[in-house]
Amino acid sequence: MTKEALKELKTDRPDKEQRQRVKAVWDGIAKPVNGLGQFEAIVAQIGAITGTSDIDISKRAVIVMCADNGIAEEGISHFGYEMTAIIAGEMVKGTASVSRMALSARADVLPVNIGIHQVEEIRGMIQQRVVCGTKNFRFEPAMSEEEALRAIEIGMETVKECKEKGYTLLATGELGMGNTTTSSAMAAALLGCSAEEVVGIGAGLSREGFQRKGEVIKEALEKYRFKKEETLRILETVGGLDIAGLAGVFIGGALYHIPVIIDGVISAVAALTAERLVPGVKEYMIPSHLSKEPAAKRLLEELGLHPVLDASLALGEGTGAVFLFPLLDTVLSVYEGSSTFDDINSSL
Ligand SMILES: O=C(O)c1ccc[n+]([C@@H]2O[C@H](COP(=O)([O-])O)[C@@H](O)[C@H]2O)c1
Ligand SMILES: Cc1cc2nc[nH]c2cc1C
Repeated sequence: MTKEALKELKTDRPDKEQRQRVKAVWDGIAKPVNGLGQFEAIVAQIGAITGTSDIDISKRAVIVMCADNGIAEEGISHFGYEMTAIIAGEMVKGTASVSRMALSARADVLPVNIGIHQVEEIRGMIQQRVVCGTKNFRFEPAMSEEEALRAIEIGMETVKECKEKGYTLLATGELGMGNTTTSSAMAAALLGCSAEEVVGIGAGLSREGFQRKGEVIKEALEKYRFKKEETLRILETVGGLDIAGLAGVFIGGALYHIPVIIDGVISAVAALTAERLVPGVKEYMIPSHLSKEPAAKRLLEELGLHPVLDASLALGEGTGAVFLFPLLDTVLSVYEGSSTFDDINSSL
């Protein structure tokens, strides 16, 4: 995909009439108006996106974009490249955290190798590798523009395939050592804030590691001197293939009318990237939780989205987003089977 083609992409607005229809169903149910709060609005949003008030989220999946980051060579992560390949292997075996959660939530896991460092193929993954990990942004941009655009396109294509297979609800997830550094650096650049305001401990860091991580981000912001609106340049310079792929998933959600649930900080930065690249895409996003990483709150606020869970999650892989599936199932059992005020009145 070219930069020009990306700029040309347009999204429709979700269907207002269907949103009203879902709201009318909620208001007819014998319960306090808006008693299920934000969950009622999410169901109405799903109706507006999918174009029906008969909500069916039984076929759902979490798309997990897996990639390595050259910046991991700078001691900003407690773990190295090998851990990305190991956990990706667990994901296909069904023993990673997200796999267990998805099994319990009756969701499919679609792990995409969009840029794992290990050359040897991990069987069972969707093979879409752009390169074997990005470059170290301390010295040079992480990716070329072409690589970033290709990763975005892979995300969009993955959603298109999901649409063809009948999925009606998707969640985002990712895996890749060092990706809380790429995400924090991108968040600082996109939001125009300092490294100190966005840096967190990621998958666990010593005091020295945390300090080093802050310095690496600060140094990059000084080196590359981004303007907030240079979205693609920020993505290719300090971002990652996982973030680019997820930005493509959010854009795909809007193009193919599938709601996409946002997971943690990496997904949140991808969500803001997508909205800046293709304005309007955020109407198709559903926030799930507030990651423990400090950048997450700022990113979701910038998008105007309010997460429903605040449980200090910091796992990644899409786990926080998968938590929403069973919650929505519970909410839908109320939507579908509750007594209405009409039922009650007619039995009086
Ligand atoms: O989703 C989050 O908010 C989140 C917060 C902390 C850590 N992670 C996961 O941990 C890995 C990145 O941690 P790090 O310290 O290597 O940057 C990556 O595989 C993420 O899935 C994810
Ligand atoms: C073990 C481990 C599992 C993960 N899952 C997502 N990110 C991760 C990082 C680590 C270190």
